[in-house]
Amino acid sequence: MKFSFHKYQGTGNDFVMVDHREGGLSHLSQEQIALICHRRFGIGADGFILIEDDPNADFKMVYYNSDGRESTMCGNGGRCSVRFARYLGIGKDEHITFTAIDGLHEASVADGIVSLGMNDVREIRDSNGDWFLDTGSPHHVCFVENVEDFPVDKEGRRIRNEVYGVEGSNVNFIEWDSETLHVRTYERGVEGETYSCGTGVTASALALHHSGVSNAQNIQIKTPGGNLSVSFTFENNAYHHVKLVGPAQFVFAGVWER
Ligand SMILES: N[C@H](CCC[C@H](N)C(=O)O)C(=O)O
Repeated sequence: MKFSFHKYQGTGNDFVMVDHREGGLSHLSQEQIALICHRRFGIGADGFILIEDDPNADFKMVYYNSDGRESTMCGNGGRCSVRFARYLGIGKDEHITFTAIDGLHEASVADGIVSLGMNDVREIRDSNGDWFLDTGSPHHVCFVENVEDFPVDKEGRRIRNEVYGVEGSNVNFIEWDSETLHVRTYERGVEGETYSCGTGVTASALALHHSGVSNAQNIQIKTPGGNLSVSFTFENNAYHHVKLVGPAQFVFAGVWER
């Protein structure tokens, strides 16, 4: 198997991306994708993304976690896909659309910063005293103190398995300092902490508002991989016009041959 790939990262959440408009890789097995994402024996990434043609949008994004399984919406992967699609000459900087597993997304890009429209969120429920919501992927959100010193891997894995079982959930640990929301995320399907998680910081920002800790509707977010912002409007007891905004950058290109 031989194909060209481009590596992108969005606030440290990194992806192997392939222009799959001509097809040819639909037969990839879970083991093959996991090997491509392996940090030592492969290219190394949190996820693998295929860019395909779509009759209803500028392109389609197919997302796989680094465990090799196709998964739900990836916010940072969506932001990186927009940068890669523009490199390929797809869409326009001021407006580009793609379909993902959770439906149609609109985006724009300026100076390397991608603004990505996320789906409405109509339900945030209590989960073991924390919050649970789906922003295109399932997210558990837990307020903690001193998030920088928090045992994210250990506690994230425990909650992911004990509360959510085989299906699992991503688990976010957050701390609000009255100006910035600090977020660290244990990611399902990576089965470890990633430098940032787009659907995770989106879930964290909405949970911050839902909890009443802050009534801001444009939240500045700090993750180990960099800074993002999430804005939204809260109307009729639901979150609308949800936007995930942050940098997404090309890292390197290469050829995979096995
Ligand atoms: N690991 C997530 C999908 C990727 C989410 C994350 N990389 C993002 O930026 O949203 C899941 O299986 O639910």
